[in-house]
Amino acid sequence: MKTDGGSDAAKRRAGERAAEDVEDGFVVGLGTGSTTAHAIRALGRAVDDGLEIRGIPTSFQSRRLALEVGIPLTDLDAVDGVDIAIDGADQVVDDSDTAAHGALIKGGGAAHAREKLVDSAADRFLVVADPSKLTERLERPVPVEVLPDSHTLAADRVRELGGEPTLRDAERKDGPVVTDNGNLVLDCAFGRMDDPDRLATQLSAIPGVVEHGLFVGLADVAYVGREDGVERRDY
Ligand SMILES: O=C[C@H](O)[C@H](O)[C@H](O)COP(=O)(O)O
Repeated sequence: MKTDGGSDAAKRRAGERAAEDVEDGFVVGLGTGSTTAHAIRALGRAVDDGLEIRGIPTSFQSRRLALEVGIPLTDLDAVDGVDIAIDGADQVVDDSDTAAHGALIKGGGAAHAREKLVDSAADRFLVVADPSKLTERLERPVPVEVLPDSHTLAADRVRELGGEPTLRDAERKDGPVVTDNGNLVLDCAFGRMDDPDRLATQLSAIPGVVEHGLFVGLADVAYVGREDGVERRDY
């Protein structure tokens, strides 16, 4: 369920711009995905140059990359707070006439449960994206992480809410994707979402749902990489 499109140059500009907001002494939430990976690499270079930070990874993948580039790591239990989080998105509402402006769909890489923990703990949550992620209304399927035992029941409840759930299949493994937390993912198509906040509340209320990929009212800033620069949105 990864999004494609969006040039790597645009992703790199967004990621590197967000990394510039990280200051000495910061605890930094390290999101997951191809756009955030550019921010993590930029932070690794800054650490090489003397920047002192501690990172909190949001997935196996971001932890591995952070270790590779030399960012010292910690976890949520070991810090008083998170100064800043940098994370990507699969869709970003870009319409200041709607209350959903800045709402996100995340979880294309099935990392949204830990991402929501870390991103919501941060004083500032910076979204990094390329223009292909911007949309007037969210409409991609919403990733919903569920306990394995609950996936049939949870799928029924999603249908009652008007969604069409699909158990996410693994690639190069028979059977479903298993998240870093040992759970399964239902990709739930609701079509165009005019009220993602309401849907977020309804999905959270389903027994067995660990976390869903609707991030409403969490982002503070989006850096959108273009071919020739970076646009900033403040929410
Ligand atoms: O689970 C994955 C995350 O939510 C990613 O941040 C999201 O899928 C965006 O990834 P990318 O920057 O690779 O498009």
